[in-house]
Amino acid sequence: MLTVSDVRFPTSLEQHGSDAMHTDPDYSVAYVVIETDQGMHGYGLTFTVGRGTEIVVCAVEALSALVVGKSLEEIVSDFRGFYRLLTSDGQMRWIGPEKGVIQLATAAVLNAVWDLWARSEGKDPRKLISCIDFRYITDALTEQEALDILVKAQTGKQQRVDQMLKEGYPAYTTSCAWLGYSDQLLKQLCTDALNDGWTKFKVKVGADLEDDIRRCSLIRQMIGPHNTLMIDANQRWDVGEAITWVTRLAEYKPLWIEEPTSPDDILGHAAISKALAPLGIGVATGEQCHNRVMFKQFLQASALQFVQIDSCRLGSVNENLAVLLMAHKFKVPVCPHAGGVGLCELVQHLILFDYISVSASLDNRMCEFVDHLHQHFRSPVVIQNAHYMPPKDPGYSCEMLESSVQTHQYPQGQVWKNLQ
Ligand SMILES: C[C@H](O)[C@@H](O)CC(=O)C(=O)O
Ligand SMILES: [Mg+2]
Repeated sequence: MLTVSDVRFPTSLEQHGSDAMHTDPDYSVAYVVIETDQGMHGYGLTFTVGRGTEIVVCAVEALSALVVGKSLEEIVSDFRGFYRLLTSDGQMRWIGPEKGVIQLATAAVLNAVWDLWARSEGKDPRKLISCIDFRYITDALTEQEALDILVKAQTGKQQRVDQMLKEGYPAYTTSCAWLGYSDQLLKQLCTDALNDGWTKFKVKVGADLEDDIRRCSLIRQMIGPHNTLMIDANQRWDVGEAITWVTRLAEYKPLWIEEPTSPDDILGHAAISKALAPLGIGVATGEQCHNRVMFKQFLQASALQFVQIDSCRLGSVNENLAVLLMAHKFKVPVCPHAGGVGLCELVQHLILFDYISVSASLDNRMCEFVDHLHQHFRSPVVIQNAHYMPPKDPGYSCEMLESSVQTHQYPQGQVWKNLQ
């Protein structure tokens, strides 16, 4: 059985999550629960920002016919085939393929399958490789190359596991500087974050240059010259505009400009990367990069210097594995997008896997953290001294509290009724 719910949180009331393009996000999810005949449960979700979640729910319902009636064994014994079944259905692929609403729905369903599977057994390199659909990427990464990467990374694996259990994976925070926050709130949150041990900060930019100059100057003064600053424009600019605007912000020494322009403009990102390289500013993108084929081209075109995988935008673990392996081959660090609802919970698994089993490196790598809505999860992320501590409970960590799902269901949950 598969059920899907439209669950929304009214974050726009306090401007949490706001940026230059998404000025009033209500952080939301299409939340999927799969129940097997044996009574086991798998939980999955995909992140949205409010209106339109009902369309993703509808897409999940359309895909559910391809899942219901199959056993977990049947699915995972040919996971690549199952991935293709979902992404290449002869009729539904027309409304993608492998992009947009249907890919978000695929992620929600497959995240639930991975959650179910993760609770039951360990996975060796060959088995993991057999989950990846290499169609459209073999010109950049072959199946054999992918396997070689995983086999090579077996060396030193236990030390990295021990290191992660002790220290955790380095994180940065986006919580201090959403675009709709006042300077006073920004200062307060930044002071708190510094006291809590944060050293890496992301600031939203892109709506008004004078505001950006003031906010970046403020935050750079507060964090000092040695802490790390990143800026995020959420696709606001044209290519030339991005170069001019970011050049004006260069004195605040951002490590990267994130999503400077349309997420589909690979050559535009390449031009921005080239122009900003002499200033020591890289280009980061990926939270709206809809599939492995796009990432392949970004990498081939040297159009990004930081790969931002997203646990719900790509086709779940299957497609994220493909991107982690390609990024490793192209020697580009992965710094995942997180935050939203449940993205931190999900992506911590992927980035720990990247360090332990793929890249074996922490150079220029960190995972985003946003301090909202974790209280709605059964196994929320644990952050210690600005590091993600490895999750201890089995599964993919996105089971929500039943009470949270009930009260936040849209539009009938109590939270929404109270707001009418
Ligand atoms: C609308 C979201 O909050 C977006 O601004 C998140 C984002 O760009 C990020 O976390 O990075
Ligand atoms: Mg972003």
